[in-house]
Amino acid sequence: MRNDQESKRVVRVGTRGSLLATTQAETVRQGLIAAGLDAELVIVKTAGDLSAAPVQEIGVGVFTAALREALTDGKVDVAVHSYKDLPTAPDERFVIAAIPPREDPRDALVARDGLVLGELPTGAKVGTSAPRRAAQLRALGQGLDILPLRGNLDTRIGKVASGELDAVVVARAGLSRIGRLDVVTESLDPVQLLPAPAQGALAVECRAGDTELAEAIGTLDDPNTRAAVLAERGLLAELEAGCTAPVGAIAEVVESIDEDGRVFDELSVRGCVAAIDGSDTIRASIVGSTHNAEELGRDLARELLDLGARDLVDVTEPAASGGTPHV
Ligand SMILES: NCc1[nH]cc(CCC(=O)O)c1CC(=O)O
Repeated sequence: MRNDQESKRVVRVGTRGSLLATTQAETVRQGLIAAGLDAELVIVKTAGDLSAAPVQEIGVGVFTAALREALTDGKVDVAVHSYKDLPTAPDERFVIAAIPPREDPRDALVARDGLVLGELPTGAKVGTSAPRRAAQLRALGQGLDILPLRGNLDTRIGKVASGELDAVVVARAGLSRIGRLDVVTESLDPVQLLPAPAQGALAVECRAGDTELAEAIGTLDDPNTRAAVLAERGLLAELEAGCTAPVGAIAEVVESIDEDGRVFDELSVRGCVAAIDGSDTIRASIVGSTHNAEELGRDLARELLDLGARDLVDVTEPAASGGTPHV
């Protein structure tokens, strides 16, 4: 694509090819255009798109590594990731120049006959591949039969329509972005099912040296989302060092009132670590300043470790490219 003004740079926005990914990337492209830039989408195939194996087997970063490679190679200028798919280890080659306002981070139940979670009978077949979801669903003690599930969102919800499964659990944000909230029979309360750290949020990345572009992308940043995501990811990073069991987390900016009646913002964080067989779930929460979000998340993680998270054993196989994906 060429612009009439020869000098105007066309920013290439890299994305995976799924409907979910391109829809997400398109919102970023529109945001960049609103910020006065010219931008086009570039589809990048990732290992996660080429393989139908469980994410635990193909490893952390399957959805994001190829996008990051395209960024380093100069094939794209911006990479739009689902934040929760990014490995927690910082990568100095890139900056997350914007974390746009997040979607509702909750998990969603898509069940036959309009059923909600509590109405699913013993032995109901529920599809999900995320160890985090499986562990928390088992912990409910309803006797649900948790079965593996992969593929794009359409494929997954199709298994309920076809009668193969009684229900599936997926990220509500994903359904929202592809315009399929109509199939949701219940948005699951975090008290029952804590979402993945950073679920529903995007990471808009560019090369670390691309300062001008980073500044332009920065106009898409939402400080409250950034604070929440940094806390959730701080919690995850700290837990990864000390335990291998699945992790759920949600952080929210809440209004508080000080002694003089002044209203101020605080960050409320809830987290859990769950045994994959559903035998135990450790939960804790913390409230603190929005200005030190990552450290607040790490504090909560240390509390979870002290409460016994260290001893919860994850029975899933270690991933090929390192670590258990907490998605
Ligand atoms: N694990 C894959 C993945 N990565 C991001 C989303 C959905 C969108 C989001 O959470 O931001 C999904 C699908 C899902 O978990 O159901």
